[in-house]
Amino acid sequence: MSQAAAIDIAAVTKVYGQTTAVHSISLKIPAGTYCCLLGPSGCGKTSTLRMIAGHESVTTGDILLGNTNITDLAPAARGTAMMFQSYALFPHLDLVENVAFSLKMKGVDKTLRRAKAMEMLELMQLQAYADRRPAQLSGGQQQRVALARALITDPEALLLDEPLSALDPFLKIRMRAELKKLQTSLGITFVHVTHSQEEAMALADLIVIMNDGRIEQAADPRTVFERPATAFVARFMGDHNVISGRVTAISGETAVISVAGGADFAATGKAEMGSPADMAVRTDHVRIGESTVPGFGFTGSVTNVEYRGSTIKLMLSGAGIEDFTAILTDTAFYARPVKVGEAIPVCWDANDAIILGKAAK
Ligand SMILES: Nc1ncnc2c1ncn2[C@@H]1O[C@H](COP(=O)(O)OP(=O)(O)OP(=O)(O)O)[C@@H](O)[C@H]1O
Repeated sequence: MSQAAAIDIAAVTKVYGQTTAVHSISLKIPAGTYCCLLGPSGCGKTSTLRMIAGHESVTTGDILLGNTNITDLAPAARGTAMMFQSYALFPHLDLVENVAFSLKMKGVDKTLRRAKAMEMLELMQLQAYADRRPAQLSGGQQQRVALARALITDPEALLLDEPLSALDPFLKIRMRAELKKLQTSLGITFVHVTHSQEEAMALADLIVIMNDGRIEQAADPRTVFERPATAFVARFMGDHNVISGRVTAISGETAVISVAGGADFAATGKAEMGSPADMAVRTDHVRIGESTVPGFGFTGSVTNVEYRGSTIKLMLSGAGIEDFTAILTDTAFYARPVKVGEAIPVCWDANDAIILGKAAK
């Protein structure tokens, strides 16, 4: 097996005709990291992955794998391997031949390449299916063949383009756990493209959130969840209320953000007097029914109540905020049930209100 290698993306831009898909991004992925590139459709995550793989040229900038500049190397010469969303298996070849394919292309002797393919099929617990064709396998098994085929070249980094998207919801969760186990046991660097926040949170050591060809935040899942860097990240991850206003006072690390036609709220972080600013309040840290401290709550009108089993989602409006979400435990909600149309105080602790940074442009 190969050693893991770090990936260094240095000021990489990708232009297709009139479209700049990736705007001078820089990112260091340490060796042995499970990295997820996360973002909405069209944000540039697949282009970034394909540039690392060598399936797409880099317009400007450099990509390093370990100490080697791989920017202009052919895909097979890079030390990376790619697993495609559709698995791209050959329907007319059996599993051994599918898995051994890249070794055949490299001119590896038949006995040796079949032995190596069997070893990879064993790693994926598919040895019993060695002489089947892809169509005779389930979706999860096909995915494991695709993984075996990518790993047979002993890559230093495995690149996965939406590897779970073809699977049904149950299989998706099972294969997710298998991917994580595989990465941990191989110890190589994984870069996995996904548009699912949940998938990225479950798998990644490093989540890279992209928007419009730029990186909004690159951090571990807990930091992304607790300290979203920008309003885009807070909204995209979906666990925060984003309140927009203007900075009207600053005292030390705390600023007052005044919502147009609404209330004043206090939040911690970097602020510039007089400028527009966004702040975030975690939806699951909001409390209801307690008297509010000015700056850390408001009286809102309940616009929707959604039962979710262990939690209840309340939507409220008030103090110049249109859509404010409170996720309450069922215990907290049923201790004081509320109905649509009711006006109730909502509040949060001072350390749950953070000022969000501006997106890089
Ligand atoms: N071959 C191409 N030619 C022209 N434009 C392209 C090409 N590939 C991608 N783009 C454009 O580049 C931008 C980024 O695309 P990319 O596929 O990298 O995004 P993505 O985040 O992976 O999206 P998705 O989740 O939908 O796959 C988009 O605006 C897309 O339309």
